[in-house]
Amino acid sequence: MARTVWYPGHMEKGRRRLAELASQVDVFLEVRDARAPFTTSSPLIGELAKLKPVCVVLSKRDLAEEEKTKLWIKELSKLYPTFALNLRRGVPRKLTGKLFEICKNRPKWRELRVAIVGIPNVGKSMLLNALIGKKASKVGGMPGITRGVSWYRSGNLLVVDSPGILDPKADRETHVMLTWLGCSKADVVGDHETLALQLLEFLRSSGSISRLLEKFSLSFSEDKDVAEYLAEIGRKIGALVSGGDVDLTRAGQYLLERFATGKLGSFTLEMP
Ligand SMILES: Nc1nc2c(ncn2[C@@H]2O[C@H](COP(=O)(O)OP(=O)(O)OP(=O)(O)O)[C@@H](O)[C@H]2O)c(=O)[nH]1
Repeated sequence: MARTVWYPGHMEKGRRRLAELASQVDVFLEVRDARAPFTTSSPLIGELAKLKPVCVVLSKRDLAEEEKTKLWIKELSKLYPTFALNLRRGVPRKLTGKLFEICKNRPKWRELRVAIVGIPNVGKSMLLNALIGKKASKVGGMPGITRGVSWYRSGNLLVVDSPGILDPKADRETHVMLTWLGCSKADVVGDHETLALQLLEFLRSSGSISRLLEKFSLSFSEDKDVAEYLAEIGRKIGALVSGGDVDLTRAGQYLLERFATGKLGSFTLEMP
């Protein structure tokens, strides 16, 4: 789904619009990436939680390490009802059931109004589609309708989708991790080669680099520098420049794209 992103410079605007949304909905459904539920949390969720109940969906469960996902569910459930899902498989009835349960005091004469929030690329559109299903219709003429968002009605649900917001104050490390996950653009924090090297270094220090190297039929060795791995990956995929040297930009780009989309296996980047 094509969508505007409320980028850092528009944080104030984003904040105002979400506050406007809060007055129109019963519950916020926040989407985070199960591979990094802390780093991919919405920067405004603390503020929103003061206005309306929040329920969390950890998306991309299929791309995360299952044992760590269970720990995250346990931890986050202390704050908000939390579900970890592979959104490609849809959403379970118990998620909608939970939304109705936590909003049981809403006016009964109307539908349950849900706002989906989250940073870019975490799976908001997929969740929206899974929630409303094929029978949904786009709703126009909502009183006090918030600009830049679309409402969809399906049965007893009215769901609104909102643009992703990134935290302008987020540090470099956060942006780097968001890039690895495909939630931020590489050119915000560096070039593909550097970001790929940083990813390899991160995986080495967290002890999971071997699993990634195996995907390229490479083995881990203590005394090897990560730059050597990137070069080997470049050779394996045929990313070469004239003269036979490795095109490290292309190798980096390839690695980052495959990693973000889970094609190199399941990796969880942070613990609760
Ligand atoms: N494997 C897997 N991929 C998912 C899952 N959820 C979303 N994706 C993929 O992640 C990408 C982003 O999903 P979207 O639903 O477009 O994310 P979004 O938050 O709406 O993105 P923006 O519009 O940029 O804010 C798409 O390629 C989806 O197919 C999931 O649970 N598992």
